[in-house]
Amino acid sequence: MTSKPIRASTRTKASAIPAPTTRTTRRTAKAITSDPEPTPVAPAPKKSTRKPTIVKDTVQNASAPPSKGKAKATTSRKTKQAESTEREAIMAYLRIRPRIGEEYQAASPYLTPLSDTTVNMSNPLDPQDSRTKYRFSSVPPASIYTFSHVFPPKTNQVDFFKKTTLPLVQDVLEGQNGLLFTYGVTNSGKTYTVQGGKEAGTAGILPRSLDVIFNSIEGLQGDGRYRPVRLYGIDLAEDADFAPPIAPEPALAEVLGPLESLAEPNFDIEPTSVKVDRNYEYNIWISYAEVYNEKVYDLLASVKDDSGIRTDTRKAGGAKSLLLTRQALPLRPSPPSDNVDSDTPGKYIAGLRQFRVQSAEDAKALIKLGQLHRRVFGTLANRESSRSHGMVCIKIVRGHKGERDDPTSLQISRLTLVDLAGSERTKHTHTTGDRLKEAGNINKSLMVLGQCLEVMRSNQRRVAMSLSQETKDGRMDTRDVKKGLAIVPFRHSKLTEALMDYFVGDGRTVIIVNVNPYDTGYDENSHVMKFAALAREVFITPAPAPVQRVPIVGPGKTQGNKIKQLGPLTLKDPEIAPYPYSRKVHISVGGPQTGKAVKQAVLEVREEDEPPQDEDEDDHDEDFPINPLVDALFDEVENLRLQLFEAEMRSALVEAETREEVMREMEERMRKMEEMYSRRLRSEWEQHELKTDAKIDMLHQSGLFGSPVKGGKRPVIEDDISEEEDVEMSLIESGEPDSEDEEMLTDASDDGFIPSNSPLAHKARFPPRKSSIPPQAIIEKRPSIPNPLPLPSDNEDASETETEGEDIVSAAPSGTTASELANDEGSEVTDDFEEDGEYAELTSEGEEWEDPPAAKTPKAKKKVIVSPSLSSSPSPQPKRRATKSQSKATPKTSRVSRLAQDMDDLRINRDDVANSMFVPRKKALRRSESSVDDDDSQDEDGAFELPVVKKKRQLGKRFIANEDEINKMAYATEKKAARTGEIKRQGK
Ligand SMILES: Nc1ncnc2c1ncn2[C@@H]1O[C@H](COP(=O)(O)OP(=O)(O)OP(=O)(O)O)[C@@H](O)[C@H]1O
Repeated sequence: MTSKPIRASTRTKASAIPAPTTRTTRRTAKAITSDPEPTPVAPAPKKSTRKPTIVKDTVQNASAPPSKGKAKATTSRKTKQAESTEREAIMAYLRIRPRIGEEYQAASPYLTPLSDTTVNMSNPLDPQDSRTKYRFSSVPPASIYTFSHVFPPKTNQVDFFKKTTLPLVQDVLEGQNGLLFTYGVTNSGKTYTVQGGKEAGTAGILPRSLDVIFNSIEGLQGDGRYRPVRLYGIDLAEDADFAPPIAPEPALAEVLGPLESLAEPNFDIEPTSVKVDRNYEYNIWISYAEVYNEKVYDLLASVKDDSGIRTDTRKAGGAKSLLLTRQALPLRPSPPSDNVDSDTPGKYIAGLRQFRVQSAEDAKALIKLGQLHRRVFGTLANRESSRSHGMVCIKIVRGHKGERDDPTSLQISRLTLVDLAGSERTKHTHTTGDRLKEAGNINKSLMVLGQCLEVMRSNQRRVAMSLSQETKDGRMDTRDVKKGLAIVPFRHSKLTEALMDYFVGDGRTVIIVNVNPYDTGYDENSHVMKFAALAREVFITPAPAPVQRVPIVGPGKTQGNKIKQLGPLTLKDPEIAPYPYSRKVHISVGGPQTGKAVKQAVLEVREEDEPPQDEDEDDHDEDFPINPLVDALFDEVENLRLQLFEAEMRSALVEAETREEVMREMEERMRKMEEMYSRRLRSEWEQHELKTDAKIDMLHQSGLFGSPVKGGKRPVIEDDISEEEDVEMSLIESGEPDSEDEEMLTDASDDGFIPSNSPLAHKARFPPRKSSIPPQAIIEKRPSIPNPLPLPSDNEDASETETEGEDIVSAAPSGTTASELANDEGSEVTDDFEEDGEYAELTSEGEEWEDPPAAKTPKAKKKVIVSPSLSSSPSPQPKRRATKSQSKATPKTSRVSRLAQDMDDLRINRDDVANSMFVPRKKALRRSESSVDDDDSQDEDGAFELPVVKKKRQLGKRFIANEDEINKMAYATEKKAARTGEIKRQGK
């Protein structure tokens, strides 16, 4: 065990901490005003055996009285520290990426900035839109999110840097720690934000930060005698710390040379500088690590090939093959001896190399090398996307000029910039194998990060609530509350484990949320926004970086605290790394597209596990003991959670695919149903046609139509029968036939019908029929027209045919009353005509039709205009021309009999009928009227126009035959009847 440092020594050094600047205080005050929670007032924390990591940021407060156990000497420092370390919310900035090039041309962005701090996110609801393909139903259609600031797409890199990162740079130069990380889905602009683009003026926040730091400390750089180690430790520098690997190993360069150029021109140099305390000397150290597949690697370690370049003869074209090995680095708890005044249970990456840089150019070159290594090891196989979390840490070691030789006066502050891997889900990328594992680990670390924030928030709320309650009750003991706080699961991901000290109050934290509002993953971006919203509700208590005060006893050693450097990172020790993870990356550059010769290489990457901890190595995690069982359970929970997550993703994918399949099947079935209905209706229509033909035939056969005229010449034939206007026998929908209806009829017969109950009925070109309405007949009486020609009657023929026809309503044979006919036909005689004195309705049951009540509307009735000449025949029957008032005066009981009487009056002489013409109703009426007005009703031959006989058949609400067809039928029937009559006559 390491001996504990003497705490009393802290008193004198505390004065070295700079007072917080006005700017910092202002920002803190602002953050406090926006804090919805009451500020907790609590005593200083006491060390517990297993300390919840939330303790510090929840209970530390300016008004907290010092605990009994603390040395009195620390009071002044604590108080001073507390003054500047009030709680403040994590800052969350939103950066909206602009649309680049031709991508998503048709799409509109789903993010609309409403103000400087709010943004509206609305779900693109168009189901045809590919962006909604994987939309989760749980995602709200529209939400408003609030950020510390919203940066619209046109924000340039300079403005963005100044508003988000420059304050952190100033903090770090003043001795405070800062963390900034970019969060977002793939292709949302994270790397662009951190590192920048290739054009001039597009340098990201990282190179700009380096510029500002070096601009600010110009002339104030120290000699770099001491180097930072671990989180807060100091050690004597070694020569190697000044000789960073500035280029890849020759072997690697040969393979990667064409791919990466480290000598890219440095377009942008940020001219800004901030004010620093000029009594200090500053030394800048840089490290670059990545978390890949839940392991931490050093990106600045020398990458050495184990076998040299060799030509792999198995590969076509003799591709070069290179085996690279690297070893994962462990995370170790920061020893309390490094930082006696801090309770922060932070962890450091053991073995991570740090290099001292003396200019911004050197620093940028180092970063570029790290980026190259990052690509080599993590992302070459997937050039499109960063698959690891990159962490650049800039450490500033500053010491007072007057205490150059006293390492205990040194203060270390850190600025860590993290470029997180894309948070896309595996279901989007359909990844498998290594990629699936990679994606799973990325998601795991991001999920744990979210969980940590969530737990911190709920812990803070609990503490705040209980404190406000206890303040009311007059008690000030939060021990019970603290015991009940949930443990923040930092240790369940390497990412959160490496950054945990920031979240528990070791510096300010800034989250930059990058969103591409044209991206296909609306739901993903929605999760990202929720993450940011959650982060804004977490409060941290940033503390100034502590001052190093442990005496150094020699290089690599401090008093009682051995610093152990790991061996070379390429070390292959089967005992240490029995199961190295290995993968191959095929690199191919050049080709016809680039106009360069094709170069191929196979890069084999071997990743070895972390070295086990030495037995004699101190475990400084005593403040944060690990119960193996609890830890195993945590891991198990995490594993299960990950599995659940993956399963959910898979099931979401399957669901989306199944939905698509079902949709396709449904569409196919609908199409078939449509065809079937169409066929069925067509055949129904044909059957009705046949039946109608048969009825007309029957009429003719019975002699009611087209029978030979007794005594020779037919009395009236108005025009040629083929003239369309003169003959109409059509099927109508509502008793008001017009040309439109006829057109529809033609269309319908051409295209087939779509039934009303078909789901595609709305696609029909005409409205579907509402119900099956049986044919109904209306006998409409027209004004009588005096017919000078006596029409002979043939009662014998009529009585012969009386029982033959089924639907003979318009032409009741003489001698048969209408009521009899109605009875014969199973018909029902209504007295509707009494209402207006114009109509007598005879509703007959159709052969195949049920008679629904709704069908009894006058509109749906078949009207047959009976020749008025019949009523004006020389028959002694009284003329049927009742007025409304007269009709109403008639007792109801006599209506039926009167109707029967009327029918007798209207009895159709079959010769009359045979000589009748079918003419359009309106035209006939016009002619009839004109014939009444003047005596021109006689045609050239001296024949009078016959009154109109108009029969209209109805099938539901549709036409099922066109006028031509009816004409043809009528014509054929008449011809046939005429022939039959002649034959009969000849027979006689
Ligand atoms: N604000 C911006 N202005 C112009 N171009 C941008 C902007 N943000 C991003 N881009 C461009 O968008 C593309 C994707 O950006 P970038 O590589 O930074 O995404 P990413 O989120 O880091 O992706 P990944 O997680 O896969 O690494 C790049 O071509 C980048 O240059």
